[in-house]
Amino acid sequence: MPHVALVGYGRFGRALGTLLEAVGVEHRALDPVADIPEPLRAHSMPELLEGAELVVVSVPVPQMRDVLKALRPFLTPEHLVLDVGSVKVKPVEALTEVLGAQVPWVGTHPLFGPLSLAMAERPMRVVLCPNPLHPEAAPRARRFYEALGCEVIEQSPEGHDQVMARTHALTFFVAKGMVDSGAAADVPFAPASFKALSRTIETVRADAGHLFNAIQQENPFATQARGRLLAALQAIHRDLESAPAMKPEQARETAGHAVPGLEPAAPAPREPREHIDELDRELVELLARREELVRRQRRAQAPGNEPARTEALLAVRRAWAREVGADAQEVEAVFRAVLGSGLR
Ligand SMILES: O=C(O)C(=O)C[C@]1(C(=O)O)C=C[C@@H](O)C=C1
Repeated sequence: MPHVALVGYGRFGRALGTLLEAVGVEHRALDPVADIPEPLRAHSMPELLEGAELVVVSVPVPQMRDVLKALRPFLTPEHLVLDVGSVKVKPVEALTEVLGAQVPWVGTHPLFGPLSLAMAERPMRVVLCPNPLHPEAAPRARRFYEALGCEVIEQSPEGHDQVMARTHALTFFVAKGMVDSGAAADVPFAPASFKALSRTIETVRADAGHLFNAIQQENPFATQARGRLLAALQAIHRDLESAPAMKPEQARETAGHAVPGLEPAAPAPREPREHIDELDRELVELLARREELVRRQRRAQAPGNEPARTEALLAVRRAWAREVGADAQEVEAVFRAVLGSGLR
């Protein structure tokens, strides 16, 4: 595996460093402000780039052009430069302008971040935008990401940003609207439908602001996507305001009909068997994530008193089982099997 130079050691740079370490890829990092552990720290650009094959630029999107300009004098045609920004049109413009045909580069967007990496969420997907100036760069970047365990999707920068405008930008927009309007603050309970949004709300709250700004301001398609969403929300709001209140007998007649302004798209109810399959699939995915987290824990900490630790762990799981009304002995047996298998 190539030696990797990380330019920028913020939230994403640090998380990528952990991933590189997990697969044994040698790396070094340079960042004027972040705290970098001494063995990984480079003190200058020449030191950072010495022996590096891959240069990963992990800085806020608005700083990309200036950082590339500062790096440019030290780069050679043997390097491969990747950016990891959440948008692609503007970073690719900066890469074209500053590195051009002289230094190989490719725009990439890992669709995961520190939160999902810390939880060992899978799959890890990366969008890669091949460019005609360096046709050999995309296959090299693909090999790098695949060696880290990522699935790679190829897209044009415009295609990427259009999809992100309708997904990433709108999700963050709605979540921030809920935070700023106080809608999501300190609620004592919430329905299942809200839980899907709550993770994004947490990401928006934890964000230093530059991720939100990059997703919204640096994506040329985001303004239009937000405008469309706002217009649709206003139309739904107007319909709801102007619809006459229903009498109980009308409510029965219209049950299953469209709510004003909404498409009737209720999914057909599914058989319990299908739900069981889905749950089992999730269990398998959770076991894979558990295995990965245990591996990380082992690397970080030498094994202590294993039998005592196992008994304490099982006692906690039995208590959890009782809390949710499951059979504590059955649950213990499952965990004994997990702990006794290779999945631990
Ligand atoms: O998982 C995380 O920690 C993230 O920061 C998540 C997240 C996202 O919004 O899903 C944030 C920005 C990246 O471009 C991709 C992933």
